[in-house]
Amino acid sequence: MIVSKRLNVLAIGIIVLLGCIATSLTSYFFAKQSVYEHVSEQILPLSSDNIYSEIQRDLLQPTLISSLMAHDSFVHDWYLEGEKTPDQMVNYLKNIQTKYDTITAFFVSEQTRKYYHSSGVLKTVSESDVHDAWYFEAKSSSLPNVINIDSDTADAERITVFVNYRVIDNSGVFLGVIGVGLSMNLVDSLIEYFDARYGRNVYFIDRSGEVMFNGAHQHDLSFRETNKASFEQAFSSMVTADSSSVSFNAPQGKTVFLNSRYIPEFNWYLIVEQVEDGDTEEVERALIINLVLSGVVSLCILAFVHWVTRGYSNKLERMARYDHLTGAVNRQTLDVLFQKAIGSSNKKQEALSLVLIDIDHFKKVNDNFGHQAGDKVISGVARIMKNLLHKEDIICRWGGEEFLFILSNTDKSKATSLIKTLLNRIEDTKFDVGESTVSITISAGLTQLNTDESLPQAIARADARLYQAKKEGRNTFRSG
Ligand SMILES: Nc1nc2c(ncn2[C@@H]2O[C@H](COP(=O)(O)OP(=O)(O)OP(=O)(O)O)[C@@H](O)[C@H]2O)c(=O)[nH]1
Repeated sequence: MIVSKRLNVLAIGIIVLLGCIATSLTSYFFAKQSVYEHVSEQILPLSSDNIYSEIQRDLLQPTLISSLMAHDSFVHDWYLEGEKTPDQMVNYLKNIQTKYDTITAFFVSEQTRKYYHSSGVLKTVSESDVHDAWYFEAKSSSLPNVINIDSDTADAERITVFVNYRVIDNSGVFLGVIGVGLSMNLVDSLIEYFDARYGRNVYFIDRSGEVMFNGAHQHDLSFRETNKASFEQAFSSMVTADSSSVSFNAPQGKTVFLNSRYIPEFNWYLIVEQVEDGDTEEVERALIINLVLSGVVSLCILAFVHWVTRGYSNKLERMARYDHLTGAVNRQTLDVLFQKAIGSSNKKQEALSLVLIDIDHFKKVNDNFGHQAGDKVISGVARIMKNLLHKEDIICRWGGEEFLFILSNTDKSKATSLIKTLLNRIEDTKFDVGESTVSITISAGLTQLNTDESLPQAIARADARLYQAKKEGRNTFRSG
């Protein structure tokens, strides 16, 4: 009984604990998911937007300068006069470079194919030289200008963004390509900033997926190298759109988030990459706190359930053992208590007496004063009995208005004097039954138990004596 009660409490505890763990884990996964969504749908695209708008801002001024140069009458006149004074063009380019603080200024003439630069005439461009492909691309372009990112002809180490502006005369004849070059410094400082501040890698890849620019300091992209296959697979899904976000699981339990944005001016993809390692630290901390709280809450619930069930089961046990009206034990319990009492009296070799008591003419009390008044009298009688008997003695409510005593360490003479006292007390008591009082008497039959005698045998003898007492006038007792 106790074991199954404990098992029930334990089962409730386990169910509550499992419920709490399930709730904690669910909220953990949702929180983690929302962190991931936040990274891939907001943070990375925002970084990408910042960099792209920086690129556009950076390109605006050089494009304007190149446009001015392409429409400058000096350039047109100088060209039409047959490029007689190369120094004039070199000086013009030098002035532009100084005035606008660009890193290069150039003009390539269509008629001579000469490459004029602020530092002099560098070379003659040729269709067969791959390094000069940009010129022919600009020449055949339908747009006024083409942006090209390349190493500088004047400084091969330096990555430069060239604004190649087509020079067209008034009658629409193509005269050559003019423009300025700018460094990727600002974009580079953004790449540095995102790396230092957020640990994000920012780099550019071309349409084939090859890394074209990853900052002046050539950021460490070894993680990309070691997970090449995954990156390539991610890239293949990214190039289908101008802008997209993907993520994949890399070894060591890391998640890689990638955002790509096509930069039409460069014909490159800008990639913002973040490897998750610690992003969800707070979520994980929250999970641990949740789990600890779940454990504490489960323990509290366990203790509460245990306390409540113990209270109820004690109450139920009491109800099963004791008579509600009088507080005396009931018939079912008597048997067990009797076995204990007789075992103890045999062991100690002490006398044990049994008394049967019945209230005289009790029916009249009910008839005259009502059933509730009868109840009050019965409980009043029981109270008097309890006050008179010892703690070790057993009082059992044997029937409606019948009681049975088992008096430990009590022989017939001691029992006789006790019953006499009881008879007198009952007779002298006026039981309060609301507006009036009731006086009653009781009759009793008592017997001393023989060793190894059964309860029914002893009861039968006491009952016979009670019957005799009733028959012989009531308010008395008989023993035998
Ligand atoms: N109020 C109340 N009455 C009870 C209860 N149990 C039994 N009785 C009543 O007690 C009365 C017992 O009546 P009887 O057995 O005829 O005997 P009596 O009137 O006491 O007369 P004698 O025993 O012959 O002296 C019956 O009327 C029962 O209804 C109880 O719990 N409460």
